Amino acid sequence: MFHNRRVDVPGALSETEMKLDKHRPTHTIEREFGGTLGATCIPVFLPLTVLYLLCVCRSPGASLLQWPPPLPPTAQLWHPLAPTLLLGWLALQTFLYLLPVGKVAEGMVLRDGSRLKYPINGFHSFCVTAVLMALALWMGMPLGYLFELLLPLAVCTVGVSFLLSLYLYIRSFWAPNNALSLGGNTGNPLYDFFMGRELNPRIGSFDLKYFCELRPGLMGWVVINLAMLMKEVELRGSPSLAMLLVNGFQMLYVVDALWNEEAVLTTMDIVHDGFGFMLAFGDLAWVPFTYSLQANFLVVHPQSLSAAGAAAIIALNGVGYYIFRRSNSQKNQFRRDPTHPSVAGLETIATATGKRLLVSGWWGLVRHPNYLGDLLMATAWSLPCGVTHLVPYFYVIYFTVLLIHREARDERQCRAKYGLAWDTYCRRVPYRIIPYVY
Ligand SMILES: NC(=O)C1=CN([C@@H]2O[C@H](COP(=O)(O)OP(=O)(O)OC[C@H]3O[C@@H](n4cnc5c(N)ncnc54)[C@H](OP(=O)(O)O)[C@@H]3O)[C@@H](O)[C@H]2O)C=CC1
Ligand SMILES: CC(C)=CCC[C@@H](C)[C@H]1CC=C2C3=C(CC[C@@]21C)[C@@]1(C)CC[C@H](O)C(C)(C)[C@@H]1CC3
Repeated sequence: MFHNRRVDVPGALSETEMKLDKHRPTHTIEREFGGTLGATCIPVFLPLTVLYLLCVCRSPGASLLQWPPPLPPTAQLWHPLAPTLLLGWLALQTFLYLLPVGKVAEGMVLRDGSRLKYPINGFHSFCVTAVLMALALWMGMPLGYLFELLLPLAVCTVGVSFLLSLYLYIRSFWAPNNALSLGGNTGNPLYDFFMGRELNPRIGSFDLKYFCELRPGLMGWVVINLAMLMKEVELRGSPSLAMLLVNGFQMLYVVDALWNEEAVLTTMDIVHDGFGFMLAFGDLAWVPFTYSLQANFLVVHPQSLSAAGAAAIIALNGVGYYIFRRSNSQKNQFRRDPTHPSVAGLETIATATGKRLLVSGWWGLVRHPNYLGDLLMATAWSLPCGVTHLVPYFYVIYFTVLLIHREARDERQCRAKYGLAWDTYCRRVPYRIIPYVY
């Protein structure tokens, strides 16, 4: 159903270059994320961080500096229901992904000049999942029990991420050179396992990276949040305002991502990064279990929130969302069709690749206006949890580090792609994320 199409696009390789590229060894020299040492330590350290955060967040003190750390007895790490629920969830999302509903979009032009096709039915999948959840709740499914199952579920998800990454690493040796990513092919097995050798691994038309990026983990995050809300209802009779805000804000973020699913095809993860442990674990385990920490925290540490406080937090989330959505849509529209009336009037600079860079509108304010909006939202998601504990702010801290690092990676890639034109852009728009600050 989803086949590639060759198009003539500036920057794509010519027929002869393509033939050469197919056989050229694609060994990467540059290493990111601390090189081999980082790639060896991160797959050990991050899964342990997920389990540690889940334990800290529901411990009475909820302190990140607690010593000894609140480690659970090993029996609490396993429950026979956990693998069944996880596999059932993955099977449901796979089934919904494969349903022939919604439109089919083309991804960015690949090195060989082809474009892959992707189903745009994430929002449909979300709606069907929501109806199924509502039915299950109506029939008396004890969703709040997920609170008890969270640790074993996280353990199983980490296991699945490792297995998936191993499968991706092994199968990449059968992939042609022009299907390999430019970042994860150093020849060092640990580094390549971490970064991902293949750019767009597919089983038939089923795109593994695209599926994982937006579906099981992102929707799983919403389900976990809802389960925390149900647990609160079980414990206290009704959901708190703080819990409703956290659920509402984060659900808006996920629904927005699915509604604008096509835009994900232009992100660094899909266009540039290989599919290895970093993204497999990030998408499947890190996102649902650490992004839901605020709701998890509120179950054990209820917070009272004044109407004025809630209004201020809603306003902050609204401003953040507005900046995030408008700037992402502006760039996406410009990249898809620069002649579209909504972007045609914007000032741009030409680059040697034939692509232009926006220097007015949102992208003339700072070089990453979308990161600014995202960070404002992140703050609004933590504030309902009060200011007495650090653990609900884990997301804000991690996300700031991730975005600063991501900005630096993107900057390097853009300088390599656009050369002098990028330097001109940086002079015209000197601030990266926060106007006049950074
Ligand atoms: N919640 C989460 O955990 C995470 C959320 N995000 C969010 O995902 C979204 C996407 O982020 P990300 O993929 O990092 O990067 P961006 O969407 O910011 O994309 C960067 C790319 O945009 C293009 N670009 C940069 N400047 C310009 C310009 N002036 N004019 C036109 N094109 C330009 C370049 O690609 P090219 O020129 O090749 O088109 C560049 O490589 C963001 O909103 C971010 O906040 C990201 C990571 C994690
Ligand atoms: C610590 C660790 C292993 C990090 C891996 C990073 C990933 C968790 C993130 C990399 C880029 C992401 C994006 C989203 C979620 C987090 C990851 C996978 C995203 C899907 C969230 C929703 C947004 O609207 C988005 C679609 C723009 C976004 C894309 C990038």
